[in-house]
Amino acid sequence: MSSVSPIQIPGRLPLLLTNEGVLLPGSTMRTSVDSARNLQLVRSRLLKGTSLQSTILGVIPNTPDPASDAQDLPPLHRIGTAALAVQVVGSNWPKPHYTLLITGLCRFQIVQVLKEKPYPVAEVEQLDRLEEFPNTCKTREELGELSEQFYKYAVQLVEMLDMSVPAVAKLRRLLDSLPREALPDILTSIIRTSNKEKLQILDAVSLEERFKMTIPLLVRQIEGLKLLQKTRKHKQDDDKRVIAIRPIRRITHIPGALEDDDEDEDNDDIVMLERKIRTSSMPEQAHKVCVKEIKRLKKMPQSMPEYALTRNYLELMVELPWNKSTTDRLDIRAARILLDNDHYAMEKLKKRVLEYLAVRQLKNNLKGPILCFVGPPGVGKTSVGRSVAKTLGREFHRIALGGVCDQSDIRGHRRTYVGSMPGRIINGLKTVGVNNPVFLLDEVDKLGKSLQGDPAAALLEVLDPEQNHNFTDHYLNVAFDLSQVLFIATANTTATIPPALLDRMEIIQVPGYTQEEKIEIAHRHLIPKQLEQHGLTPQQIQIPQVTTLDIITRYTREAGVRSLDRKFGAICRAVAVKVAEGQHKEAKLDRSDVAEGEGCREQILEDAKPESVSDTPDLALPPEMPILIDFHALKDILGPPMYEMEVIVLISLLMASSLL
Ligand SMILES: Nc1ncnc2c1ncn2[C@@H]1O[C@H](COP(=O)(O)OP(=O)(O)OP(=O)(O)O)[C@@H](O)[C@H]1O
Repeated sequence: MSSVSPIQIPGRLPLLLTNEGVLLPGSTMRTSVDSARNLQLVRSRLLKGTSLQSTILGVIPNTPDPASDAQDLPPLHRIGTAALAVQVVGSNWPKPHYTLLITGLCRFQIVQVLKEKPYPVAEVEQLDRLEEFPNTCKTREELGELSEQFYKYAVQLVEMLDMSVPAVAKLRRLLDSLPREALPDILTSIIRTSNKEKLQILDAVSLEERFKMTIPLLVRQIEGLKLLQKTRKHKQDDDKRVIAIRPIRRITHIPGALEDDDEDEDNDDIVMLERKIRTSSMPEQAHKVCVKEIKRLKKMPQSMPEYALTRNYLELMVELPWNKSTTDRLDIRAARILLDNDHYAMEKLKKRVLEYLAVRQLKNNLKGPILCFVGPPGVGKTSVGRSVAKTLGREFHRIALGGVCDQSDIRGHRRTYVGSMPGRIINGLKTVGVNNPVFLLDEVDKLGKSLQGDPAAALLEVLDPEQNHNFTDHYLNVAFDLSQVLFIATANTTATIPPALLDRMEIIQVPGYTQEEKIEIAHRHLIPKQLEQHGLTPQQIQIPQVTTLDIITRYTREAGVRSLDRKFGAICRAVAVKVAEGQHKEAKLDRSDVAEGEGCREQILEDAKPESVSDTPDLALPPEMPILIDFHALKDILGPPMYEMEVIVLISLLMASSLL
């Protein structure tokens, strides 16, 4: 006999009418409250009442409550669940609405409705016993075989689930500790059942009937799970087969054939990534981080946003050239020839660069100052940097610093940051794929400053030979050795370079060019380069030195040669059009030749007149080669001279002022 008396629910209960789900004893459910009667109940019993008794409600399922409390109470479902309101959340705006968290205690049946307004209250009869300390042995005896059968199915079902999930393990323990008569209600609310089935279980007041009704539901769920596991196993077998035959399929890939599942590919990629980490020559510290991250990645569901982040991180880590470098070609004589071939004049600059390279040749691992070329735009600072890389046989990478005002541009964002990326230094290393490139830090004088930190301060660490072997990008979070990188900086002026940065660099001034130097540069470098870029040959275009001088004096006003270079580009484009049209006309003439004979062609050639570059009558003959760019052609292509006009305006202004 049980030594404890059963717990009684109050004889009168306020009724909460629900229509959404069915609350069974022993289970918990959330229900929304928006009808007038239910709102009243919540306000006066739950929000005002403070006793435990006031939080006990009678939940009547399957009963739609009319929108207005003026309407009659609908017919009530006979059996309900006495419930404890555990939580009330909600607001009064824009209209009153609450959500209740309720836990089912036991069944009751309505004896009679005592009042209907403002919310219904009924006299109820408790149907289930609620014992404080259930005596499971006694219950087992009473229920006999039916309960035993139910228990076995319940255990079978739970053991088919993933026991590593804490909630499943807890449920398994509960099966042994809970009174048997509570199990049908609890399991019905856990397994996949319809509201109608739940309602039938609620209405099954006799325990025997309840067990009988729940067993088929358990069996149905077990069969469903078995089927699911079977299909999963098939799929896994298929997956294994796909992985096994994948190398063959890759070789015999048929265009248009179905691609493998994304998921399979991802798993494959992770295996590859792991292999790359194992075989990569990264330092021990970086290797440790990668091993830790890949372990995390394997446990992560692919749908997690962190999955993609970790994968990108690991891909960058294996791609970085931790130990990969090019061998330097340090031949000073060859370097001198190459620099001379690429650049005219700039004697001082070339001399200093050669000295620098010579010292490097004698003493490897030179921890010398960073060279910084300072001069007006277009004097060839960037292009000398490129030549230095070429002479050394190193990779070249330009990092444009103009306008950079965030220090994470240099040092990267921490990985916790949304959209985090490595900085430009690490990105550059990934691009070139070696750890000893020439990095040209272009326009260091145009670095900005902002609330996001001072990029110049970050550059100090990069450029300091004492520190940069341990450069830590925020994104990588492990040190990368930058001591093999050759940094060269360029600037237009030293005035705006932060003093600490300036202190780490050796300034080499690159002055502007004289007219004579510009003419030489144009004819030795700029014109041949432009001809090549436009597919022209010296047999097709001729630019005399006087024309170059005209362009320099009348069309450009600069210390460097960038504008001059652009003007040659414009001339080459115009000539390219003429040449292409000429080829077309020649082809036409050849055809008319065949039709009308030699005599006719001679006649046409006799009539031919010399033409200017701009004038293109359709019937005209192909232009004479090479096309000469004289002053008139220049005017046709580039328009009237810009600076001559300015001078005229200036003179006329001066004259006007002297007259006044
Ligand atoms: N001495 C030279 N010999 C041959 N080519 C030159 C010389 N000086 C400049 N150039 C050419 O002029 C063009 C512009 O040069 P570059 O881009 O290196 O100028 P820059 O000084 O770096 O300009 P900025 O300060 O605007 O970056 C390039 O095509 C370069 O080859």
